[in-house]
Amino acid sequence: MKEEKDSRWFELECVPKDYIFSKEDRPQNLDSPVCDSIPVIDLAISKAANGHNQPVEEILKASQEFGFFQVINHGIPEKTVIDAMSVLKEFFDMQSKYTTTGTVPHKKGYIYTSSTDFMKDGVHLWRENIKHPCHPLEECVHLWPDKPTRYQQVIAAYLVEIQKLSSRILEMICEGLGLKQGYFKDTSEVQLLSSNFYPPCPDPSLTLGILPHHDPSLITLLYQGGSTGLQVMKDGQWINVGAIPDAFVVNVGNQLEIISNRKLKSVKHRVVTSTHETRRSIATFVNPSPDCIIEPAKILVNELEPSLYTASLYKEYVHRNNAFGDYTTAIQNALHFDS
Ligand SMILES: O=C(O)CCC(=O)C(=O)O
Ligand SMILES: [Fe+2]
Repeated sequence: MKEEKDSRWFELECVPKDYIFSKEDRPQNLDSPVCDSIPVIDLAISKAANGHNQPVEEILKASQEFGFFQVINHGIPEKTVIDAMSVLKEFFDMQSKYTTTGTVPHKKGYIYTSSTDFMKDGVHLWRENIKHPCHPLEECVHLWPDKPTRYQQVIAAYLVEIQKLSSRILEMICEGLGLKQGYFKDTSEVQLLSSNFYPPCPDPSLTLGILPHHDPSLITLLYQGGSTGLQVMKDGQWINVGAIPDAFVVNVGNQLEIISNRKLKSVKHRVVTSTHETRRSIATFVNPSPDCIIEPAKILVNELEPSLYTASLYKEYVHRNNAFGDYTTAIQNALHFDS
């Protein structure tokens, strides 16, 4: 049968066989409402009566209990975020329409993967993704997509704001853990952007948008534009992360779990699909530079609480754990492909 030229891979009435996960890996209980108890923290709240910055305690508590929280009144201008979401939407629309899967060359400076490019144990995820390094910004920006034409300018402006917000959050975490100011400066320099497009799916009980995973970052800042689908493991159950249009979702990555000597938790999460909703997200991984030594902070280690991890260079950690999947080496080498 001749394939319709303009139809996209997800415009289907049934889920194709190679998108169907095995019974054990499929999302369970999608129909039963799973409560969202992930804390929502207002960053505009001023000093509490005891002189301690109120959000510091909330951020610490959320990072200990859930490894996840959402922030509102975060100070990032709405327009910066809306522009970034819309330019990424245009980017994904262009890919779906005009490229054939599997033939997109790995451009210098970014990796686009359509749903058919990625396979885990023979099964595709219900998503498309673009990833690119963002540090140093001036050196990376020209290697990002140049279509849409405003992509580079809009995403650079977004990342400048994300950098400020992540520094602010890390300073609060620093204070909360009792570390000296600026402790995370060296471990939070390298940003990696990863944006996802999850189209509606005819049967979400069979598919996944992202497999359960931990983030290999220090922290991750995620904008999900008020859409649902992100789930976090809590006490052996998947719970939904609520849809709050103007919030950023923040999660503790593996490196912060190590530095905090597991006082803060890097928690497993995944994305499920929906029959009616399109999910778009922008994750920014805030990462150490490759030669940073990652180990528990000295002041958090004592006789009662011995070090739970041995020191390791971040790049060694990344290689050992194949932290960015098939693209681990490329991402570590800042995506300098020869072709
Ligand atoms: O798209 C999402 O919301 C999830 C992204 C995520 O977990 C990741 O990129 O590590
Ligand atoms: Fe993640």
